[in-house]
Amino acid sequence: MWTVLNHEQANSLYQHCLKLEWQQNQIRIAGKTMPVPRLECIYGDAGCDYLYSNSVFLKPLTWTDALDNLRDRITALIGYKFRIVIGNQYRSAQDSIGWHADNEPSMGFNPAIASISLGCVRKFQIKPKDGKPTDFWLEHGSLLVMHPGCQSTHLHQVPKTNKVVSTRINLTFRPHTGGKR
Ligand SMILES: O=C(O)CCC(=O)C(=O)O
Ligand SMILES: [Fe+2]
Repeated sequence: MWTVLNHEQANSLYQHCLKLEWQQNQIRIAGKTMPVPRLECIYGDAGCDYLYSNSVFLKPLTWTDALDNLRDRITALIGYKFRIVIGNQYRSAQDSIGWHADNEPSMGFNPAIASISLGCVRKFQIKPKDGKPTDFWLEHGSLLVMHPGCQSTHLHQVPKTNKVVSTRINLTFRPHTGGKR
């Protein structure tokens, strides 16, 4: 994990991201429908629809200039190419994402995922499927890269917290087997 945006760049990207088209999606788990515990948005190349947990369908909106430029910048830094970005907005300490791997077939085999964090610092945990978690504190303007293979061996989460927190926005840049580019 490293800082790729200076404070000013991170602030202006955060302000941009607050204005994205955030949605409150519903997820079906064990036959029950409930609100996803965070807001989500998706931008990407045409045709790169995304379905996760067999229940949440995300249809990408056209890239904003800021998100498209950030995609190019990350690719220049780490070499991986991306076709979609999924935004998560954690409004409060109760917003979270549970243990999971990002292994939807639409991303192809062994995806590389690049994750930019903005706003309030939250704890991100990663663990081998049968091992102990390692904690990372994802700071404003930081980039975390999950390299190919990570999603088949490890799980990750952003747990709910008892700390007082304000809004955090996370952007995960992902590959996709459909669409153009
Ligand atoms: O918010 C984060 O740092 C992680 C988000 C995540 O794991 C996901 O969107 O799949
Ligand atoms: Fe994830």
